Amino acid sequence: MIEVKGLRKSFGDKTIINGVDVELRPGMCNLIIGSSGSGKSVFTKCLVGLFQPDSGQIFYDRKDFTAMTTDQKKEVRKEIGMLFQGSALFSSMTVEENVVFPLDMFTKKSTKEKRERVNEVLERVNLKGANKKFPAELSGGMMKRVGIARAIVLNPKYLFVDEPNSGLDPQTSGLIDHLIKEITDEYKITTVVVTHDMNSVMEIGDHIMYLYKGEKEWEGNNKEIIFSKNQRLNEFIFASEFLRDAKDMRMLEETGKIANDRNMAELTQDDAPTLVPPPEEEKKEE
Ligand SMILES: Nc1ncnc2c1ncn2[C@@H]1O[C@H](COP(=O)(O)OP(=O)(O)OP(=O)(O)O)[C@@H](O)[C@H]1O
Repeated sequence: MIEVKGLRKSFGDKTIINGVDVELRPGMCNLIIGSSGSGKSVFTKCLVGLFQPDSGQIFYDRKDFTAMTTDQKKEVRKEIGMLFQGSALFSSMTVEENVVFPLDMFTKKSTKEKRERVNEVLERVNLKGANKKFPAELSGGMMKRVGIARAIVLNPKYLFVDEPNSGLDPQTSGLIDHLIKEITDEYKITTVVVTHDMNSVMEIGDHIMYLYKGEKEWEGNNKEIIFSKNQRLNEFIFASEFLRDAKDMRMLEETGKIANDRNMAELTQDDAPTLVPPPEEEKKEE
């Protein structure tokens, strides 16, 4: 488990993270969401030690990361896999060389053991046989998968992924989301994903924290999020027309007016206005 207490981070006189407390659930996909500039990346970078917070504590399995020496932090970092924006693959290295890199850095495995491990993770991300390709020869989705393979090659306890879907089409985004979820479940990793992609939120959001101007505004899961009464969160999530429709459908299902098979025939014209409140009415209830 990763536990964050009173985390603060400023740059100059600008406060970016303003006292965040949160527990990131073990063995689950924890999503950090929020609009651009809300502090998602800064928060995550504090968690992995790329930024030094001004105050607050970060506990990895109850051990205070913020109070650790550099060497102790290195030990924790060995247990963290990271995939930051743009995949960050070394363009002059083959897929295999990219993936073996953490093994070279952090282990004393033999060449044979390393090759076996690289093949194992490449197979896990459905890139069997892509060992000798260079990043320039890969599609965006394949590059992400290489990034994921590299992030899990050391069998991490924690996995941090920043905007896994940036630059990908919706279908490929879905595949990457599923891969992240499968890997999280299979290896019981505590995964932290930074995203503004609402499809990802709905698909893999076991636990979600919504950041607003550097503060935790809401937390919950993907079942709860579309029924939240938090106005700021609603403005953020229902910017997507699709989700507004999905919420209306769920409300109709819950009242039993339409079956789960989405048999719209059961919905009569008269039912619709009472079952689907217009957005203005919802706002008044806040
Ligand atoms: N190294 C830095 N020095 C100064 N300011 C920074 C630094 N890194 C981030 N910031 C500022 O912190 C604020 C939050 O940035 P951050 O990248 O965390 O936002 P975000 O929520 O991840 O946004 P996006 O979704 O656009 O990636 C921004 O105003 C940004 O300019």
